[in-house]
Amino acid sequence: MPLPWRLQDCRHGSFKLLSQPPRVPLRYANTSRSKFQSSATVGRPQRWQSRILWISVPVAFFGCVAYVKYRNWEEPGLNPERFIPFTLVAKEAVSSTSSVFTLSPRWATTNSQIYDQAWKDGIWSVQVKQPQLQIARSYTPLSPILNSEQIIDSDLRFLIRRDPQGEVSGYLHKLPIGAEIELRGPHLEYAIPNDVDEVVFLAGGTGIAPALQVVHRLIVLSSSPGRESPRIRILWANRRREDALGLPMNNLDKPTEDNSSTARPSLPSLLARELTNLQQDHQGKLSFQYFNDDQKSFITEDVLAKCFLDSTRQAKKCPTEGPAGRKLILVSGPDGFVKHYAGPKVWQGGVEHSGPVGGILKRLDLSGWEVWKL
Ligand SMILES: Cc1cc2nc3c(=O)[nH]c(=O)nc-3n(C[C@H](O)[C@H](O)[C@H](O)COP(=O)(O)OP(=O)(O)OC[C@H]3O[C@@H](n4cnc5c(N)ncnc54)[C@H](O)[C@@H]3O)c2cc1C
Repeated sequence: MPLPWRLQDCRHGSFKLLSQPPRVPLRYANTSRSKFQSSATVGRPQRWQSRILWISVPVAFFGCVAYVKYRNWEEPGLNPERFIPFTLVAKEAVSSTSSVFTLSPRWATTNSQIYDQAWKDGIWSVQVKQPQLQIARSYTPLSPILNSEQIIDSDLRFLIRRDPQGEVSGYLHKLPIGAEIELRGPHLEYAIPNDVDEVVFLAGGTGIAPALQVVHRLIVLSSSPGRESPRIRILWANRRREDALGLPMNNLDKPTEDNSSTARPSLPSLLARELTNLQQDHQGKLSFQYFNDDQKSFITEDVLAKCFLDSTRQAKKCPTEGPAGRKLILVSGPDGFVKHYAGPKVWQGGVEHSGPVGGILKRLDLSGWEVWKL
């Protein structure tokens, strides 16, 4: 049946309605209609279906390959150049001002190779971003807990002190579990040499974290094959006794008016138990001494002189086999702490350097010892 009207192309690109279809001889019209009907209704759908199938299979395959590649590209591990998202999975208060933060990478990337290299290289840190202010601060990963099922090797732990006015530490302490925290690193702060015989580490407050990295690198991972583990003495000073994570004090411990139950955590923190275990596992190689301002116990010049005298006696009593290795004094803590014991760090070309030895260490006879300020 003929259509009542049809569209026909006009010269100026518009269309006009026609009341009659254009005249086509019936013979051709019938022939073309019958051809069109047969291919459109019977043959063409089948051909198109098989074509779609043949096209969609390889497209889906290459799409999957591209997706996997894209995911790998999008999920790099910890990176010194750009910030990578982690999730805050645990936060344990270890004193009224400090907590141990456990961060897990948000992407399922394994960072173990990056961490392994950083642990082998020496003392390292990462930067944490405060996204609202777009500023970053450095924090020192705590050494991994060995043989622990709680800690996954891709997690990082930090001991972070909340500075009352601090922009980043204050921000971090307010974050809830599950929050995103962006990290950039690792950044090598000090390359630990392989030929170390002895380390004296003066740590102030959270400066204990790099001290534990030294223990991990030189004793737990061992310095170098065939070389005896070095002796490490850590002298750890805190403002308050409670900052020492509930650890049992050494012979410098003295009773004070501030020995209230609130000033002393009732249970030692996980970190405190780790320190105790480390000391027990490496007796004779590793020792800790704790000092607290609020108990009037300080790392005095006399304490240091005695420490170095003990070291000389010990070295004479049990000399290490083979060529003598290095003797290191590492100082880490707030600027005032570092300055008091070893003199101030210096800025050169926009970078902070250890600088010449000053402070108490300069007054002691320390020939044969290298001093590094962190
Ligand atoms: C290599 C490295 C590793 C570190 N590792 C750790 C670690 O493991 N754990 C840890 O807790 N810390 C660590 N720190 C310290 C840490 O990076 C931060 O410096 C610390 O957390 C304070 O940062 P913040 O942003 O909270 O404080 P900021 O906002 O930087 O403030 C610091 C202090 O300066 C004062 N201040 C700020 N601006 C001014 C101003 N304009 N005038 C006067 N005073 C001002 C504030 O009141 C505050 O008391 C490390 C530092 C370095 C360099």
